Amino acid sequence: MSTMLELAGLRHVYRGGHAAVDSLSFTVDGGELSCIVGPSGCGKSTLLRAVAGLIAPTGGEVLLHGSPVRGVPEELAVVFQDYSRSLFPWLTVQSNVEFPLRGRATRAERRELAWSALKQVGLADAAHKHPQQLSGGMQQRVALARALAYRPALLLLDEPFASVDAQTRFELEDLLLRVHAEQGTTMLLVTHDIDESVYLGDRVLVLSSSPARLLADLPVHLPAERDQITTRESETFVELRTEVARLLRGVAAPVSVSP
Ligand SMILES: Nc1ncnc2c1ncn2[C@@H]1O[C@H](COP(=O)(O)OP(=O)(O)OP(=O)(O)O)[C@@H](O)[C@H]1O
Repeated sequence: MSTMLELAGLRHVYRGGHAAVDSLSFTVDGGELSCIVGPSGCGKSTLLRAVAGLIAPTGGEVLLHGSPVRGVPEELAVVFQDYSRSLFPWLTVQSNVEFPLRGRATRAERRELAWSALKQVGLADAAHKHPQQLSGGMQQRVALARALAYRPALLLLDEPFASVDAQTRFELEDLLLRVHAEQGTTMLLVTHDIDESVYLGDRVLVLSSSPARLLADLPVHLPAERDQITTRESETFVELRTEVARLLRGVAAPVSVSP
C-alpha cells in the first residue's frame, strides 16, 4: 500500500505560547482506517486542523500524496462532532449532501452521487426532509453521506459520534465500518473513547496529554468483520484496550472507557 498522508515532526504552538502538538510523525497508507486516541484537550483537533489545512503548523510538515498541505486540499472531507451546526437547516437533506459538489459535477451527477450516498447510509427515504426533522443520529448520517458523496481521497472524522446516545453510536460505528469496507476510503478518526478506537481502527495511534506526542502506534489484530458484542468480548480486543488505557493512564487525565 502506498503512503497517502505523512506528518513529519509536526508542531503547533498557539499565539500566547501554548504548545498543542509536538514532534508528531506518522504515516497513513491509502485505504487505512487509523484512529487517534488521546485525552481531552491533548491536541487532537489541532492535529486534524493542520491535516485539513485549516491552520498552518508552526513546525514540521503535513504531506498529502507527498506534497505539502497549504490550505484546504481539494481531495479531503471532514465530519465534525457537532452535526447540528454542520448542516444547513434551510436546505433539504438531498441539497445538503449535494452542496459541496457544486462546481465539481453536473446537476445530474450531483443528484446521483448524493442519492447513492444517502442510500449507503440508509437515508434514501429522508432525502426531501430538512435536517431539523431528523434525529441527531440521522443528522450525523447526513453529514457522513455528504462527505462520502464528495468521494474524498482522505476522510477526517473529529469525534464524529460523541454527541449521540450509546445505541446510536454503536449503529454509526458499524455504518462507518461497512462504508469503509465498501468504498475503501482512507480515514483518520479522532476520538477520546479507547473502546471506539480499538473497535474501529486498523491501527490505533495513542497521543499523550498536551502537547500531543505519539506514545504508541498499535496495529489492531481483529478480523475486518466486527460485531459490537462478540468483538468487544474477544481477548484481542480486551488486551488492546487495556494496553491503550495503561499508556494513557501513565500521562493523562481520566479518559472514557465504555462499560
Ligand atoms: N485557537 C487557540 N488558541 C489557543 N489555544 C488553543 C486554541 N485552540 C486550542 N487551544 C489549546 O490547545 C490545546 C489542544 O486543543 P485541541 O482542541 O486540539 O485538543 P483536543 O484534544 O481536540 O480536545 P478535546 O478532546 O477537548 O476536543 C488545548 O489546551 C486548547 O485549550
